[in-house]
Amino acid sequence: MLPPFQTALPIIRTLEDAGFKAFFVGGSIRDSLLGRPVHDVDIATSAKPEEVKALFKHTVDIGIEHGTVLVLYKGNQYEITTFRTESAYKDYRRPESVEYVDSLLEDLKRRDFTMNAMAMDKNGKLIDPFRGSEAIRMKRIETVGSPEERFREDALRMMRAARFTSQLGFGIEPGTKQAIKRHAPLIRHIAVERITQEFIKLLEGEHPYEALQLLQETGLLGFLPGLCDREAQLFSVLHPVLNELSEQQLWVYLVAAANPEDANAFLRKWKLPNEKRKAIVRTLSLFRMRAGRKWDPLMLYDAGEQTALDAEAVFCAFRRENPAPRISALRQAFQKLPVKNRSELAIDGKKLMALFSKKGGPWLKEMLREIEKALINGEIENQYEAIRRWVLCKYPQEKK
Ligand SMILES: Nc1ccn([C@@H]2O[C@H](COP(=O)(O)OP(=O)(O)OP(=O)(O)O)[C@@H](O)[C@H]2O)c(=O)n1
Ligand SMILES: [Mg+2]
Repeated sequence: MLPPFQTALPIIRTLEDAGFKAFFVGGSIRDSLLGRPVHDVDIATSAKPEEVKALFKHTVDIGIEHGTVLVLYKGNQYEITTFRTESAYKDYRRPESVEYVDSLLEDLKRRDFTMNAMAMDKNGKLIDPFRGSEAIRMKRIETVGSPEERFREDALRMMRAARFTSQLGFGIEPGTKQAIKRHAPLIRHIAVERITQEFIKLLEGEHPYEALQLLQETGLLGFLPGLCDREAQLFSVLHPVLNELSEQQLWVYLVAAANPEDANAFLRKWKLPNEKRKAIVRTLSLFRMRAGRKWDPLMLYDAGEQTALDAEAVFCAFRRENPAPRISALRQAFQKLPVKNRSELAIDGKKLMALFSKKGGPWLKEMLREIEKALINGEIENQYEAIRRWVLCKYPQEKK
């Protein structure tokens, strides 16, 4: 048994000693079989939330209406969820309240995919009634029982299927894929924040191209925020080089591919944090500039290294080119710049004001910009004296 489970064993024991059943469940079992790092170790139990709370000193009600209590134990957090079914589901999303059951099997039955419907007891014995471990061996995403039922219970599971495709590099079982095709419109019932959360995980995964292709083929892509009428355009540009892009670069790529009238409005529909949205829009505008012409030193300087590299990676993706050679060339070009940003200038606003005995104002901004340009173009060296002589010569009229 892996250390994260061992650390949590006393919780299982406490529940069992009180006469309840308790098992490790969910993603941690899947990830341990896959040899992937195990994060949250979740526990399922026959104890009701109130009974769980009575047994542990430090608990937090994080989802008591779904039967989940968070237990804080030895510096870790564990979600402990009462065995439940999903029979009360309506509106294609997780219900307000749930129906508790007494058996682990009933609980596993209502879970999304067979690889996520396994449990492990305190002795490390795997309980795998739906052959999740075989699905893992076959690298296959398949629902537990009827895919229709599973997706009607919670339409977000369709996005989860795509997210796991990207994270795990698994294929999707044909019946499950067909069901996503039929049920894709149900995703509209799901809160955007939850969709975005899955989508970000998808973009961060190792196989975003395969996952985006799945979204495209099933039509789910067309129901995602802002993409309703643009799906067809995206189709023509998806390519395996997308697997080389970072999450941030993929956002830029997607916005460029969807080509909405207003990139900000498009990204707002996804409810992305403002900072993230701004960074994407900035890189997008660089990408568009780059699509029109080659990098020149000033453009590179103005972009900053990371934004330039991001824009270049997206540029390569649109050309269906491996980005590595262009990226390394661009890195070198950036290293060759005599200054990398304004803070490296051998002169600053204060010194210029002293030199010209003038208060700050638009003139200062313009002058700094001209100095930057002259430095980047190699007209002057980045030394105070050289710059001083240059500005005095260029702006004699500014001197009082
Ligand atoms: N829409 C959902 C969400 C979750 N689950 C079940 O609840 C478990 C825990 O959910 P969650 O932590 O959200 O996902 P994980 O599968 O654990 O993936 P991750 O590694 O990202 O946490 C899942 O394994 C699955 O059994 C489900 O059936 N349907
Ligand atoms: Mg989890």
